[in-house]
Amino acid sequence: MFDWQQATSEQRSECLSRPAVKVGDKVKAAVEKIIDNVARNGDTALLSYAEQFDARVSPRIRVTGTELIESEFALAPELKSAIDQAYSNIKKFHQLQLPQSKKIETQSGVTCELRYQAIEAVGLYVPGGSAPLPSSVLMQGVCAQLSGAKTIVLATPVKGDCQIHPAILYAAKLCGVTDVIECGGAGAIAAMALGTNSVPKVNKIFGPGNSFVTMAKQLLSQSVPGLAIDMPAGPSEVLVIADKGANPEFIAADLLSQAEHGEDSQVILLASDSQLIEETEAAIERQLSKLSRADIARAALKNSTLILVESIEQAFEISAEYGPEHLILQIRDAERFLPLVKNAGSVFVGDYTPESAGDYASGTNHVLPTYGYSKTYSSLNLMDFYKAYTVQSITKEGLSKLSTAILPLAQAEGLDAHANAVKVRLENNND
Ligand SMILES: NC(=O)c1ccc[n+]([C@@H]2O[C@H](COP(=O)([O-])OP(=O)(O)OC[C@H]3O[C@@H](n4cnc5c(N)ncnc54)[C@H](O)[C@@H]3O)[C@@H](O)[C@H]2O)c1
Ligand SMILES: N[C@H](CO)Cc1c[nH]c[nH+]1
Ligand SMILES: [Zn+2]
Repeated sequence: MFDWQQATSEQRSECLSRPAVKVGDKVKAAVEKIIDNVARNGDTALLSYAEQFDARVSPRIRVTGTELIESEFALAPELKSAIDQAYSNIKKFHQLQLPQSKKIETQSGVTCELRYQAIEAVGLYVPGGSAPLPSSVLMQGVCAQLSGAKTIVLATPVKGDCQIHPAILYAAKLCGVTDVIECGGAGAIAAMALGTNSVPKVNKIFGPGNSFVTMAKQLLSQSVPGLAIDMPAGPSEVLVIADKGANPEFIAADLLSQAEHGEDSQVILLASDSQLIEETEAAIERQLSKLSRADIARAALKNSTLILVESIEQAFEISAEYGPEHLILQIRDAERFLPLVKNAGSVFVGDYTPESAGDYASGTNHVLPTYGYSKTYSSLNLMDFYKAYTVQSITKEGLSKLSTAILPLAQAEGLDAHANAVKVRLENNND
């Protein structure tokens, strides 16, 4: 147990530091090499990384259309209907976000409009290093489909001699994915950013991934003209704020649900009651022993801390400073505390709202900013698949009235040609 009140400021920042950030420079050097190789050798580089990092026995790049169509028949009926149920809820929530153009006459004869255009070609990354994640296909695929993107490329790694999981393919088919690429990591991101013989070049790359994937997205968005990315969505994080009345079994289960993602996941508890922390520690041990991914979760717990705070209000201040990907509030009358949430990718309110609900099926998106980027980035939403642009139209009378603002401003800026573009029109008597 870490006692916040007793700790020095160095101890406080060390206990909230993220493991993935500490190895940043090494990852950057490795990713730069991979990007360079894909830029020079395209598909050949991709295939060699599939062998090197994913131990692919006979690597290939593209999945065939027939495999996509037939995926449904390779799925157990309960898994197929689970995907259908999740797809329906995610679609309902994201349909709500469909953008609507807005138009206003700012002054007589001057009309301004905000319109939205879908991004034409999008690349969706679905992590697969340690587990296939069909839920991540739905989270991104539903948005791409609703936006009407023409090209939807999905890249995911496959390990060893396994087949790509039919649940990934079925989810991709539901979402209208146009190209499925069976490669992962920084190589796959570079392929979608730059294009290769087998991988279409896209305008924007989405999706979570490990440190290599996240670094590749960041580096490529800085070097490839016109390429955008959604956000830095790296190793999973959860922060739970709990009061005396919380159930330690629920807290332990929520912490372990994210610890099992990867060794670099980070899970944090801020609780105002020391007995609750002790009971949670015991519950973690009990639950860990029954988990199939106990080793991964145990490693992640080494980066994680159970923190005793003075008050729930202090917990919210610490949480805002950390900026978690997920914030779970196991507090009595938890809604009341929502105004104290300053930075969080997604918030789960009350004892019966586990993060797993949002990870899979409630409807919200699970692609979320990590590394503290919830201070500035949003949860993935439909708007990320559009760009907004403005349109204006002005009548001659409108321009005349507007000239009292344009002309003095152009003069003050010393830009005569700007002023002239107004004057020639107002002086024109030919219509
Ligand atoms: N933030 C979110 O919204 C969100 C959602 C789902 C998952 N996640 C996170 O995504 C991550 C998924 O990671 P993963 O590893 O399971 O899958 P991944 O698909 O992101 O990474 C696997 C790939 O990493 C590359 N790689 C592995 N070792 C490498 C090395 N030494 N050098 C260069 N490249 C290497 C390989 O190309 C491999 O295919 C987890 O950390 C999980 O917590 C985040
Ligand atoms: N918790 C992950 C985001 O950090 C998303 C996920 C996918 N599958 C299960 N969980
Ligand atoms: Zn999860």
